[in-house]
Amino acid sequence: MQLIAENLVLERGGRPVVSGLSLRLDAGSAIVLTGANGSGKSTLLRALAGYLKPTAGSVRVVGAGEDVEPGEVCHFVGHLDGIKTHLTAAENLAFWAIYLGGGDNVAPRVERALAQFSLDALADIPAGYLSAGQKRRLGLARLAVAPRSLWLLDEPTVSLDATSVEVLVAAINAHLTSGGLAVIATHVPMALAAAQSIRLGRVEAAA
Ligand SMILES: Nc1ncnc2c1ncn2[C@@H]1O[C@H](COP(=O)(O)OP(=O)(O)OP(=O)(O)O)[C@@H](O)[C@H]1O
Repeated sequence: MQLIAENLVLERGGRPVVSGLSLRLDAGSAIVLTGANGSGKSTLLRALAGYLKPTAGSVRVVGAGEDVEPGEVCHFVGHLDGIKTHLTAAENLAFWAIYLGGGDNVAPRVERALAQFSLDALADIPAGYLSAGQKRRLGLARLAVAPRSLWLLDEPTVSLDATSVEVLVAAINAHLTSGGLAVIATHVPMALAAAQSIRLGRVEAAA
């Protein structure tokens, strides 16, 4: 599968944020997005997921089947982690497992994700009681409950301790090794196996 964006122009609140950006991502590789606060990293990720309509240009996936949209093959893990605070960690993962990957073998998928992100001991605690880093791990654990080719991760290391960053990097590298794709916005260096880098800059509005 490939992710291809061509001549993207993205606006927020009527102002240009990304102007004329093109990228191509092949199976087994990643793009790391860097740039100052407000340079458009989250905006670009949202456009790649299909959550934000480009003012101009296009985003498409190739090789995933006819008429498949990026949103159908991606995991998007952003700042708003989508955690339901009244559900336990395990119940949150069970919801994502079904919503993102269908209803087969939900319990083992949830168990595997809990184990991978060291959440086993927290499985039955309402997610609202989890610490910031534990919530972030729970948000990231959705990557493990349903196989999806394209991971779009917005500052995924925020609130994580060093061990958890290592777990995340290992998960991303394993995903790439198995032919997955990832686009990751980050302010900190990550030891990724196969990554190109795109630095976003400020776009000046036309006078
Ligand atoms: N809904 C919105 N309405 C108006 N402006 C917005 C909206 N969302 C984002 N912006 C603006 O778009 C610009 C890009 O924001 P974006 O969140 O993509 O930046 P970023 O590079 O991800 O920043 P950070 O590193 O701080 O997370 C910012 O100037 C921001 O204020």
